[in-house]
Amino acid sequence: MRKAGANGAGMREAAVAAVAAELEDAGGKAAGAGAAAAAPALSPLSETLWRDRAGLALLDGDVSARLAWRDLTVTVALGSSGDTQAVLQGLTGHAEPGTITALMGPSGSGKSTLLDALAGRLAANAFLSGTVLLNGRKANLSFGAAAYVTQDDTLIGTLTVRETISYSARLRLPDNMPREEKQALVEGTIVEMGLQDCADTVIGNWHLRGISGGEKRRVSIALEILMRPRLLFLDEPTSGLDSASAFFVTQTLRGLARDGRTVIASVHQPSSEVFELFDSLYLLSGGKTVYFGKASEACEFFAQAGFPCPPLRNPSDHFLRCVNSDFDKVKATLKGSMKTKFERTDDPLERITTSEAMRRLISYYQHSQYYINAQQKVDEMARVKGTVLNAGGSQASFAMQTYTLTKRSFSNMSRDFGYYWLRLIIYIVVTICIGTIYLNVGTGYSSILARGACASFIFGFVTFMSIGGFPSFVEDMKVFQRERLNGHYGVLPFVISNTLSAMPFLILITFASGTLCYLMVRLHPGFMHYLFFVLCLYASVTVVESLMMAIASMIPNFLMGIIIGAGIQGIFMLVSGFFRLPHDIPKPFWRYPMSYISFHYWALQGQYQNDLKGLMFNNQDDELPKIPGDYILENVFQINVNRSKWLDLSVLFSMIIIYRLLFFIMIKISEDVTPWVRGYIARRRVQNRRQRRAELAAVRSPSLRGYVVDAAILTADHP
Ligand SMILES: Nc1ncnc2c1ncn2[C@@H]1O[C@H](COP(=O)(O)OP(=O)(O)OP(=O)(O)O)[C@@H](O)[C@H]1O
Repeated sequence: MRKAGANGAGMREAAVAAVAAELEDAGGKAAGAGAAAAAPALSPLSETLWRDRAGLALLDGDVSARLAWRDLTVTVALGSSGDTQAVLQGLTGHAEPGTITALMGPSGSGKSTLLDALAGRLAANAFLSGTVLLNGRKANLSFGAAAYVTQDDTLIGTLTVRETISYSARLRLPDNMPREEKQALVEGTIVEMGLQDCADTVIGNWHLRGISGGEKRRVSIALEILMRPRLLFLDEPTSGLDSASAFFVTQTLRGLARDGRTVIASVHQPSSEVFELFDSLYLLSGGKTVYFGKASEACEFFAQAGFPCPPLRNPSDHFLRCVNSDFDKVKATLKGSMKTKFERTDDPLERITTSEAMRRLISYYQHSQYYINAQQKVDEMARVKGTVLNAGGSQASFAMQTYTLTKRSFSNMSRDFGYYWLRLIIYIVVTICIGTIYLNVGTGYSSILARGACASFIFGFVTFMSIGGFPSFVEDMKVFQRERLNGHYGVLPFVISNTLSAMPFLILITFASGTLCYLMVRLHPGFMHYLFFVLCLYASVTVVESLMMAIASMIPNFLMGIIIGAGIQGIFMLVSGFFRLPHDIPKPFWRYPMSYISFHYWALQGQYQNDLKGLMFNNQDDELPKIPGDYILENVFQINVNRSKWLDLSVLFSMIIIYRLLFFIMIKISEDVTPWVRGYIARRRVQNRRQRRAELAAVRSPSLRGYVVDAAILTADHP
């Protein structure tokens, strides 16, 4: 592969050949029933790339992931009442290398919660008890130790499939890995996921038609298998796909599993063909185990429990039919409305309710050999202490992550029409409107107020329009959150790259519209005055962008974010010194500190000075002496002329840094502090609720006892 890397085509062919050999190998293993499970060796491609290149050469022995969980219980705190709900109750099971385990169950049965509990991604209000062991040791899977493919395909719509995977490779593979090898790994992954035909097609967004839903799913999986993780979690990888795409995706997952990986996927309603591809089945209902064992033996289990799968019925449909208590409600509704008659059949499910069937199946499982086998296997897995697999996440340096993210973000911004290009057009249009309204404003008496109003509109409303970028920021944040949770890169490279990639566009927008405005309105002549004006506009727009990014990191809902952003800017505008003169703004709160926090205030103060200082204005009457700009600044606009306008500009630039720092801090807070606080509040509420209940019980019990004693006395007195 190293030799083939010399030219692109040869490299791709080499990658294709390597993967083909790998898949052939996997196919061969799959052919021998259970052979892969017994011998979960890595294929040559994965072995070399994962072990040597992912910096794991020091690991000795088996690098496969054996996951076991015992008595896993998850309780969630509901709302502010302190009520709790047991979402998972005492689950025990295991997943082994070389196998694919399907988590199945009706909607709300706890599949995603089990997946999250195993992957260490539970919500802050969810409390876990029991043990999760990875290779016999307590698992620590947060931030990238295991790959997790979420239900939504949060991808960058403007990039092609190949670019998406290539950027991801550069973000995570070690810097010293030769470029050709990285590219070979990318091409190999494309082949492995069957994405060759759409490799150069864009993912697609609101204005770009892109790849299909099934292909998007496969791209999401490709991104996570790039680093050859030993453990792969997938939340509903086949949801929303047609049967052919679902079969393809599951077949690919089976191939990955046969390559020595441990694959666990929650699945909704698999077709019979898809179901046959699973090695193990974990069937849940109401958070309890209905069945855990080989998928191929599930039919036998159901038959033994008294619920045989009727001929011509898809086994997975039958299992789900037996454990979905919603069928009781549906039947009751249909019977009530006389819309249907239920004929007598041999199907036991027609004779008893589904809730009863569920109860019997759960009880049968708990006394079955399947349960005993699972317990024994978990005990055995807990005894064998294997390799510590916590080497997930990025192997790339900080500089490489920052560079790659900047490049990727810049490509996205330049290709997405809605990100900056649309804004550039709107800015130019609005600037032409301003330019024509204040055209050649001059130095007449009326132009004093016109200049003030023009500056106020530019630094108030024009900068406000930057809020339009918020939906794009929210999309960026979604991609960041997915990648961050999987440990693809750090927070700082993201913040820096976001700042750097936006810079050329903001310079273009503000300099183009600023120049147009300056020339049309004929603001104070002179290059330094022009430079100050456009720099001030650039700084103000960048501050708004930074503010909106900080909001997007906390509030990822674009409607709410826009409302909050607009509210904050409205307040800042109000204290900028135009709508109410600085000395007249009420001192407590509005002047100190609000007007000083408002970037509009600094921008206006600077621009007023930049525009008026040094000019002479006509008086009301032409015979009266001209009015110097300095006098107007001090007496009309209440500006401190002794403060340099450059100081105002430097405050604005400092604000950019402060808001970017705020953006970084907010991400860190929402990552580390918010879950902790939410968890703490949820725990306190649950504790308070329990305490209240205990107190109530203590108050009630004596009266009850008293009632019993009184009744006994009465009976004795009156036999
Ligand atoms: N953090 C949480 N807070 C409150 N309730 C939760 C939380 N997590 C899960 N639940 C509840 O637990 C139950 C199981 O949810 P889960 O998402 O695991 O089910 P599921 O089987 O994956 O469902 P679906 O197939 O519809 O995605 C649901 O009733 C859900 O509302």
